[in-house]
Amino acid sequence: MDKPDFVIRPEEAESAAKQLGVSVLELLPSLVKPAKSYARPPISKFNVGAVGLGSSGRIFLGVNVEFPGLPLHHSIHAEQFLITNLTLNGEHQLKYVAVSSAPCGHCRQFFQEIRDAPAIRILITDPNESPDSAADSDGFLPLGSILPHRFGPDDLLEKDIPLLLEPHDNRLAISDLDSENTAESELKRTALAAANRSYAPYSLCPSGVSLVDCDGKVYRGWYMESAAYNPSLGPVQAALVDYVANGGGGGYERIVGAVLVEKEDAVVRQEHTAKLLLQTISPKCDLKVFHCYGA
Ligand SMILES: O=c1ccn([C@H]2C[C@H](O)[C@@H](CO)O2)c(=O)[nH]1
Ligand SMILES: [Zn+2]
Repeated sequence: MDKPDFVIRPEEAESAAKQLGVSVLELLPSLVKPAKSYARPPISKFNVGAVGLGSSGRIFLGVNVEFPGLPLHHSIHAEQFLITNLTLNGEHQLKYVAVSSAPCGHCRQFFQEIRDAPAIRILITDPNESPDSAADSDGFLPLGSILPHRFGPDDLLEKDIPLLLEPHDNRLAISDLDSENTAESELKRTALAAANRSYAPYSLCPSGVSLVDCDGKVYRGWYMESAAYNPSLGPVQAALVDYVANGGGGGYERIVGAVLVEKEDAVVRQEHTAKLLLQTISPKCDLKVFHCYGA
């Protein structure tokens, strides 16, 4: 793999598995090492790769991303990258994950936002991991066995609220956006569309970000919350997942413009953190903030 491919189509997955004489499930751990090579951990130098199989048959990659000059909590874990990659690509369910090292508590918690999370099956490829009696013969263990007594959406939400990977529309709008036609309005529309897919059932403060690089290519991401609050992932981080996955491997200084859309009266606001993160990784990037309202 020379050009990183963070989403593998079912046909490609099947043909790669056939070539190696393995099943698609057995292909997952073989993709962990190449995934690791796309990680961006300049602080820890500890590369993490996570490879997930969705119910559509597509395979998704995730890597860890660290940002020098900022507190560590801005980092993106490989598992969070993977989940963001799933949601950006409209995947509705995650079935299996192979990951290079044991998922930390924060990631085990973040997985809880997916419907039936305890049934997601995890394979830890680290050779230093000792075999687990909860594992099936294929080596995968249920997430529920490594996070028992979970705290999650069930503790805070009604049962019929769509969870992280489930389709939903926040029905947000910005006045007069339909009639606007400038270079910036495309970025605004993209950020609004992202905010409409944001998963913020706990604070009800959805937000979305669009980024544009020096070639005019646009990226987007949306805010995703965790029932446990702290593992939530900000909209700039989510858009950076799109950039790392689809930006051709370039540096962040190539990001020259950004738009954040959030509610004016939001109790949870992204503006200041978004500014801080973008200014640190791409000092020349211009961030504009627009407020939306519920339709
Ligand atoms: O579950 C985990 C644990 C750690 N890391 C990353 C975060 C940081 O970049 C580096 C060191 O903790 O490894 C992950 O990606 N997933
Ligand atoms: Zn983690």
